[in-house]
Amino acid sequence: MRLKLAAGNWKMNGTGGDLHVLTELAQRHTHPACELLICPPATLLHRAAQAVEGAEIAVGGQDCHPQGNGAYTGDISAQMLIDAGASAVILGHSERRQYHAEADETVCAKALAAQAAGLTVIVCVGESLAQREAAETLQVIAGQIAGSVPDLASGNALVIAYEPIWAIGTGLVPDTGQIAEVHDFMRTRLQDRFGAEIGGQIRLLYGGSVKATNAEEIFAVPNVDGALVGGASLTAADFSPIVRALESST
Ligand SMILES: O=C[C@H](O)COP(=O)(O)O
Repeated sequence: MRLKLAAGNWKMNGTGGDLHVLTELAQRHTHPACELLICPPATLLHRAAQAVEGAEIAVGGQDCHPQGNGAYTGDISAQMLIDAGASAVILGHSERRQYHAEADETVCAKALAAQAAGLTVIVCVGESLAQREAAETLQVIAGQIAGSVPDLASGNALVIAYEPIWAIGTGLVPDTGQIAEVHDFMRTRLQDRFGAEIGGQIRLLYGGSVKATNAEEIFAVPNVDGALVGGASLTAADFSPIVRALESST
């Protein structure tokens, strides 16, 4: 059985005054089949990890460098994330791919480093609106999975988040048939590559304008094992109903 995962990506939002969101979430959610993860900005990681120590909520980074250390000004290694208290990292988010020109090869190198350090890796994939309109969605997803996901010994520490770029922060959401098509396709590709067992262990999240109002129907889609949530993860009032919807889907 795959554990469900509700992951919040705070992106470049949040300072020390927002840490109460984590403690509120930790108080509200302790479902055994549903993991909760918040990825705050790197400046908050250590304090976030301390704030949720002993609670059923994990913290993660939003990026890491492929190297363990060295002359890479401004970058953060996977080991540093672990040192700060992280247990997971988001890699290849479309905002990294777009604003930092991250190609699949870079994402793959980062994922390898993160895996070697012992982090759970959340690799993001997703098509642009132009690619969807040109009927290239599955081809784009196949290429990103092939190029960004490293070889695996186990599927438990890998998560893939399908985030159509046109749905991120826009309020637009694919219909459940479109989500099902991509998630089923990803499952098949992963099982073809890694075998039924490992490919079946990898959790598949949906991300892009997930809200309390649409969470239940998204979580009812087969092969959707949870969500990667941006804007609606910034407050407990917005994120809790999404987490509850995921808990109810187990
Ligand atoms: O990583 C999260 C996604 O980019 C989704 O963001 P959003 O929920 O604000 O649309």
